[in-house]
Parts: sequence; structure tokens; C-alpha cells
Amino acid sequence: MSSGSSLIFHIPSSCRLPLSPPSPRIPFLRTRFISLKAMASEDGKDHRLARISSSIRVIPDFPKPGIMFQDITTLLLDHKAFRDTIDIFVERYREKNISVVAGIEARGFIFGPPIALAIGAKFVPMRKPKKLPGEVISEEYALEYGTDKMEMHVGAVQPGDRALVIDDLIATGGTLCAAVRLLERVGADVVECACVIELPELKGREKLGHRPVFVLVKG
Ligand SMILES: O=P(O)(O)OC[C@H]1O[C@H](OP(=O)(O)OP(=O)(O)O)[C@H](O)[C@@H]1O
Ligand SMILES: Nc1ncnc2[nH]cnc12
Repeated sequence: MSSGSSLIFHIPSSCRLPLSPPSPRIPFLRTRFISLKAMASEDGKDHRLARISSSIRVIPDFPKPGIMFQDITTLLLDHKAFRDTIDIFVERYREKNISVVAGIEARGFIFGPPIALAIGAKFVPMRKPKKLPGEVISEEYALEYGTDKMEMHVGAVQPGDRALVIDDLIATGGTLCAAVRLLERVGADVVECACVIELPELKGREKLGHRPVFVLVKG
């Protein structure tokens, strides 16, 4: 399933980016970088993706053996890569009549609010259990490493709202699915799910069914 996805092609592994940190001022990161495959945009000319891709650090065996952890905190250290990331999402969604950006805790709280402000939508946090003070609805879901529950305030999203779901990464797709279920339970129309990174081997996209998923880079 790839409806609505703007993924066009993988840059071949022979063209992968040099392994380098975003700034020489943080040399301690140098040996930890493993590049992701950058994706081209629809016209094949979005050179911003290469910098975004190379700014993401991969840490093996975190939080447990066998997990290659995609660390977006290094993307945040590179203000150009961070700005480009937000800009790409804003360019894609500003004309799509989105009324709510739903950001998934925790890393969806980094990317969601600047997108919501730029496109003129409300921001709704999708939180871990027992964090929201008001009345909530909740959904349980399975993770690549464990299980969790997601909650949203009742009344934050209205029937007919046009929703964009934002997170840093789609792995098994369980997290995005839970967010979509919460939004659809209250009558919202989920226009698209958007992430910085996709781990395609985990086939999370399939779990989302017909809902489009847009990502910038593949791990
Ligand atoms: O596609 P999935 O297999 O569901 O996994 C993706 C989710 O896993 C990570 O969050 P995590 O649950 O580690 O929570 P955190 O951001 O609060 O650390 C990531 O930020 C996504 O939300
Ligand atoms: N490999 C991974 N890196 C970062 N976040 C994740 N969430 C689930 N799998 C992940």
C-alpha cells in the first residue's frame, strides 16, 4: 500500500552519503553516524533530503539488543536540517485544508507544533497514559519493543476535523494506527500520516491500510 505517498525512489546504496556529523563542533558523534537512504521528492530535485538523512544518527542495540535506534536528536542539532524538515512538511500540507495536527508523544511533539503553526491548524497532543488532565479516550497498541497506550483529550478533535498525524518514525505502524483509531473514533478525517523516517522492513505502512503515509527518509 502506498496511496498518497510521495516516495519516489531510493538513492542506491553506492550513492549513500558520507558519514559525518552535522557540525565539527560535536566530534563525539562522528563514529556513530550511519547514513540512511535519502528519498527524492516528486520532481526528483529536493536536495534538502540528503542533509536531513545524514543528520540522523543510528545507535545500534538501543534500547535493547537488535534495535538500530534512529536518533533524531542529532537532526535537531543541525538547524538547517531541522528547518528543512519542517519546511518540507509545511509545503506539502499548507494547501490541504488541515484543521488539526495530531502529534504523537514524545518525538511528534518536536515536529508537530511548528507545522501546525505554519499551516494554521490546531495542535493536539496524543499522549502516553495518565499524562493528560482532562477526560480522555485511549487506545492500546504494540510496539517494535513492547506495548503501550495512547490517550487524547475528549473534545480536542471534532467530527469533520481534517487531521494530519505527525511522528518522527514509523516502524511496525502500531503507534500511528492507534493515533488514527483515536482520531477516527471521534469523527475526524485522517488526511495523511507523516514521519521523518520509515523502517520499511517492518511493513508499518501495511497496517495503516488505505491511509496515506508520507516519509522523508528510509532507514
Ligand atoms: O511504528 P511503531 O512500531 O509503533 O514505532 C514507532 C514509535 O516508536 C517510537 O516511540 P516510542 O514508543 O519509543 O516512544 P517515545 O517517543 O516516547 O520514546 C517512535 O517515536 C514512534 O512513536
Ligand atoms: N528503530 C527505532 N528507532 C527509533 N525509534 C523507534 N521506534 C521504534 N523503532 C525505532
